[in-house]
Amino acid sequence: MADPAADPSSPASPGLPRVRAGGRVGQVDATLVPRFAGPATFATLPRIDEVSDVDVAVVGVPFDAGVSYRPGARFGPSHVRESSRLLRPHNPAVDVDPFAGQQVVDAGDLAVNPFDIEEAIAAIEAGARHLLERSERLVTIGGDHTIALPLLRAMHAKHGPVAVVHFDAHLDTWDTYFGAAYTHGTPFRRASEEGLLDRSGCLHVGTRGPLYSRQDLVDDADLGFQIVPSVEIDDLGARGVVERIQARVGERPVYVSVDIDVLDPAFAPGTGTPEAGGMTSRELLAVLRAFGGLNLVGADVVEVSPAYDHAQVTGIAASHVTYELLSALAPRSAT
Ligand SMILES: N=C(N)NCCCC(=O)O
Ligand SMILES: [Zn+2]
Ligand SMILES: [Zn+2]
Repeated sequence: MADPAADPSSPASPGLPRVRAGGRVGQVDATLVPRFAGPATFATLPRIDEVSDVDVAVVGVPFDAGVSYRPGARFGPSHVRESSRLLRPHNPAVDVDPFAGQQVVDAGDLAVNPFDIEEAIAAIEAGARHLLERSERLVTIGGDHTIALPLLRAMHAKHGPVAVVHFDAHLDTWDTYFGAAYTHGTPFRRASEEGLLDRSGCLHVGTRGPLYSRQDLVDDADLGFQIVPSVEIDDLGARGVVERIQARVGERPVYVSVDIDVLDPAFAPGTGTPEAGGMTSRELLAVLRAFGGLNLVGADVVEVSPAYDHAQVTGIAASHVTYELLSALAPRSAT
């Protein structure tokens, strides 16, 4: 099938020159079109309807009805996209061109009900399953952490139980809030109860801050999680954290969930439930750069709340996290 993005006269591609490498349609060429012009897709990549074959779809889920404190993560997808305009085609840290060895596209946003959490969860699962029919891999930009549950349901439908590497200040294995079972503090408890997780392969990285009680940790371990708490990261360093992750997940299919509040509020102020004492963005990016060696099946980056952001600090961190995840998904040989 002819590639509509290859035809500058196509209405789907009104003459924008794009980087083309490895047979893939890449970013709008920022040497020819100012990067502050052009489409507001992630990294100015083509939309899903502009290409015929897709390997990885970046999709937004603008949903924040599950939050327990500051709202606003519904604006996360557009903010992260807007903060991703400066990303360039080559990632020297891992020597990968993430948009050349695989066709990466922006699949837009899933339009889900902002008033009915259970209906939204069902729609997110259906939307993810639908996209997975076209795209082997999904990288989702949230949205609050509630969305990880339907995304894990879709992953499970395709891959069976997955190992979860969960970067977060919070456990998110709590039970209910105000009697509500589906919130941003509960997705991994629900996922574990539903059998979506490989309980022998999950871990949290970067957790910190006060809990409700000591029992939270007992429950969390029973649900299948090991923990690399934030306080251990100074001693372990990025390399030690990676070793802990590799030892836990092995060859299993791995889903990576990055709550941007894993970063210290100094590096990610724009989030709903900030906790002092978190990772630096340099540490998080360094850990993610080892993920090319894992069997990654999908990922999300959640909890960016732009109203609390300043100078796109959080948006830029989230866009670089997404870029490293896309680099980790890229086939190494094609670079
Ligand atoms: N998933 C995030 N970001 N936060 C969960 C916090 C749950 C609580 O209010 O205890
Ligand atoms: Zn969190
Ligand atoms: Zn979370």
